[in-house]
Amino acid sequence: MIRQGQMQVVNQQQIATNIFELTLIGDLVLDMKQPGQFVHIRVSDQLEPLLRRPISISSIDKETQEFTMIYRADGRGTTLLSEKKQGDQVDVLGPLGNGFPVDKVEAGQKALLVGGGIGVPPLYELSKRLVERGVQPIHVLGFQSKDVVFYEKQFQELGETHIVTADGSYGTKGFVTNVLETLTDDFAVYYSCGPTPMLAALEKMYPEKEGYLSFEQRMGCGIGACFACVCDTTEKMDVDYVKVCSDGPVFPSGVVQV
Ligand SMILES: Cc1cc2nc3c(=O)[nH]c(=O)nc-3n(C[C@H](O)[C@H](O)[C@H](O)COP(=O)(O)OP(=O)(O)OC[C@H]3O[C@@H](n4cnc5c(N)ncnc54)[C@H](O)[C@@H]3O)c2cc1C
Ligand code: FES
Repeated sequence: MIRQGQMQVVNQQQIATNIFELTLIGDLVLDMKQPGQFVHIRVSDQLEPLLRRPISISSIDKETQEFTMIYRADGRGTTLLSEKKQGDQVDVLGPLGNGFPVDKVEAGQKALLVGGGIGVPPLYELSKRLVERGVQPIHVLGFQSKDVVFYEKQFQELGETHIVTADGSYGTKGFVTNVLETLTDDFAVYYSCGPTPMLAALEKMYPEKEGYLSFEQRMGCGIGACFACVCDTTEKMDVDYVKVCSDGPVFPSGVVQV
């Protein structure tokens, strides 16, 4: 069920350059189901900025009714969000969208998880859920540079983890594909979230594999009413377009034009 409600800031901390980890508490957490779902956040009590900002759910704790997001404070909205302090209220709409299906891979099998930049956060809850099911995750995480790398240790605790930086300041130099070329493809399913060119490269690299891709399209309403997030589909779909907010943000590989 989608709900709108006030949630309280439990903790906010900077974990890398301009990257913040924000934990909120409230009973809306009880409705969060799939990894890869997102929330739509009002970053200010003022009229401006009017539009909410979509941020992925990075981890969920139903017992404490807390969830965590990781975001880059880049533009006006996310910078305002980064100024929230412990005890502040945040207006949250969610959980939104359809996330990653974890039941596509069986216990004992491997799953490949590929993230790029601010596409990495939803993969953390996904990886935790896969490990709970007895699946072996392999993480390949790409960042611009060493100063914006986050959650390396947390992912390592869950499974094999490769870090890539575009400038070579940490881990392997280049793009996630540079690491993927060196790995065997004995995984059952791949899951990915990040920039569209990265998603396109994965589809090209693994045409025969089952894959699930999460798209970070610009959004307005977040609930399927405004058409701001529409993407064209391929001939594999019997509709011409999908709305990323309500039909996605996760789609099987090959159905959205990349
Ligand atoms: C489903 C989904 C999940 C996301 N998860 C995360 C996450 O976990 N962590 C994170 O850091 N970012 C995430 N993003 C991207 C994040 O929403 C944008 O970076 C953010 O909205 C930018 O807002 P701003 O105020 O900083 O920038 P501004 O430039 O001030 O934003 C102006 C407008 O553009 C939109 N916008 C700008 N950049 C993006 C973008 N890349 N994607 C979508 N809308 C954009 C904003 O929503 C706003 O309406 C996600 C986006 C989507 C669609
Ligand atoms: S953001 Fe309004 S329809 Fe998707």
